[in-house]
Amino acid sequence: MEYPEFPARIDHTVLGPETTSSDVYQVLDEAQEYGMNACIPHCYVAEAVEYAPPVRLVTVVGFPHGQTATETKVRAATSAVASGADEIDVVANIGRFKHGEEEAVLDELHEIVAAVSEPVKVIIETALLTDEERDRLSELAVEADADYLKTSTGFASGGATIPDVEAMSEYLPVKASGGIGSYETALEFVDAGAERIGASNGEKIAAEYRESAGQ
Ligand SMILES: O=C[C@H](O)COP(=O)(O)O
Repeated sequence: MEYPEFPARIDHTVLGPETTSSDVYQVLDEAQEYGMNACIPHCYVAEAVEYAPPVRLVTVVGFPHGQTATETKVRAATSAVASGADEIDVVANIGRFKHGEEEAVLDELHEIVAAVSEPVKVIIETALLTDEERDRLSELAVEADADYLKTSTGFASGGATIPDVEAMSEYLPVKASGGIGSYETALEFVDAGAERIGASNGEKIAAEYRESAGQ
């Protein structure tokens, strides 16, 4: 299937612990060139707004393990939005979820969603979940009024899979992420139901899309 403006689905990402402002400026340049969004560390959001005002900015909260305290996640989300973030990707507390503390997980997600008016994507780290856990955590994200589900941080043992995206897209719009390295693969995930793609290889994906579209 053809998807016009495919690059607008891509959150071109740089999130490693060694990320510098130069790395962020390069991602912003590439995002602006191809019409992608940029997913960058929280500390660089304000600089990014100054450097590339047109680029839609995504940042992460509780990343990559999801085990910062709830009040810290809430404060980080509100702070990131105040600095200029347009979307928040928050990692759910997977440890609490696996321990059966569903009310705590739900309350935390709901508090974060309620604290900002910008879209919130809940990262559930599918590589760490059974299919049943994936579906139940997706349900909790729906109950928390989240806007999207996101498969992976890119920092776990595995990333997005087609069956995960197909299942998760029954609950909420999905951002597929983690190990997506080509337009061909990104297209497979969009065909499977993903609304968005998160990738460190965003520029490569967007360039391959342009080539395939004869642009
Ligand atoms: O969306 C965020 C992920 O970190 C991207 O994963 P990746 O680095 O495997 O492309």
